[in-house]
Amino acid sequence: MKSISLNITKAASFLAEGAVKAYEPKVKAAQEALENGTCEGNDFLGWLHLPSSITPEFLNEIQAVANTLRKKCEVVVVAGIGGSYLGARAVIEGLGNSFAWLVNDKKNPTILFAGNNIGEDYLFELTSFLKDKKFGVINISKSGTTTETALAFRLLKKQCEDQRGKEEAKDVIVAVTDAKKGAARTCADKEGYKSFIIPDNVGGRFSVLTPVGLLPIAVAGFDVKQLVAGAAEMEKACGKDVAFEENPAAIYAATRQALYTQAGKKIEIVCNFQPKLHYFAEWWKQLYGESEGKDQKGIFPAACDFTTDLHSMGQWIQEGERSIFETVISVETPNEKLLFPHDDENLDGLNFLEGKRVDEVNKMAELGTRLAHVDGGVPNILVNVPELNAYYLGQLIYFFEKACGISGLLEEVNPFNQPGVEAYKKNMFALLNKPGYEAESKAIQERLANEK
Ligand SMILES: O=P(O)(O)OC[C@H]1O[C@H](O)[C@H](O)[C@@H](O)[C@@H]1O
Repeated sequence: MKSISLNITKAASFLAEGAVKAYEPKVKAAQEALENGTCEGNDFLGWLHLPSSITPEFLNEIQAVANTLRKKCEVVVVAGIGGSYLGARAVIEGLGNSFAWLVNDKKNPTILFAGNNIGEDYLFELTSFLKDKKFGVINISKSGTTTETALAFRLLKKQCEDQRGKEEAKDVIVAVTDAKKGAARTCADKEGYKSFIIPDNVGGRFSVLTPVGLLPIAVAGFDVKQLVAGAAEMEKACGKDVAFEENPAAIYAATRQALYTQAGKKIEIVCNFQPKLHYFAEWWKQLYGESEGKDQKGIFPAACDFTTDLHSMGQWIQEGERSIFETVISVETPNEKLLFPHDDENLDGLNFLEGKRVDEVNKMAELGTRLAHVDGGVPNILVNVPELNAYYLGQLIYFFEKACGISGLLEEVNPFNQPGVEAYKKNMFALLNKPGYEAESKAIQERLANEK
């Protein structure tokens, strides 16, 4: 089996010689702190050896519940936000047909997502679409109390029960939540829903390899065993005893921190040349944004889909402020083959591409872009993925998770908390006069009155 691989040559050239290697002792210390559980946030290290600890029996249990949903539902709505949403969507879109919801060949249920926004039109349109559908719901929330998810779930639960009857609804509503706490747990236990537990020591953004990601991915028809096998392989490849130079997570973490602290590169743009990876970058953004953006520090995680965004963001990247670097996720071989046809008239002048694969053009666009951006002062890290399948996506997930843990510790923050996310929630609850927020409601109303 091949492996994903990392190439930092076009980033190291922006750094003093030996700058990446100089991180070796710090990376070693970070690896040991993760392994020994001596770092800050050490109650959230359950992801570290998660892939190798997942048993075939557990995956069979996930698959069995997934099969029930697959059998009984034409549509499955996955309700969740942040870490309870992005991993599943990243993998499902990464592996699925780009037009999955239009193909409708009945082989797989259509997967839709909800609970990741509070758009009234979105929820109206979703519930309208579901009116004549046999649908099920996976309600995912670690805390079990997240407003966006709870709101969507209340609507979906009622609709599912109205359409299928309470008894049948029980078979097609599944909860993935805390073992004991939170409204989602209380509801699942009271209604008798099948449920899966999100381990206490796995934070949301590190939870894609728990039932949070595994169940929706299995429902969508993808191979969770391969996903976990790939992640387990990467767990070995990024292990603490692997030599620094050979350890992709160590090198990636060290390179980005060197670019940040020594070359003034404050923004990292993850780029793909395969639109299917759009949500993978969204998952990556949460992973790195919530882990590193704190204590007034942190590389800002951004993402672009190329070549699409070369026609909108390309100008900025080529010639804007030189505070960025790029990490390109490059897929070596596409899954499908499409050749350019001959055209007698050649009005578009594209006959020089006759007989070539579309991907040949894409690869030249990719190489041309990397060279142009490097020439323009943008360091470039390359992550090569042999092909887009569950195994390599599993590798990619673990690689980025492990590098994130190391990188956060190099930055000297707690990579495993996200205290800043609470600020908007507090204001929203105060503004909505949520019971228990009386003092905050009063204070925020006074503040708004003074601002008028
Ligand atoms: O799984 P939940 O408890 O519903 O949380 C969903 C998400 O929202 C929170 O506000 C956090 O910022 C995220 O880290 C989390 O993944």
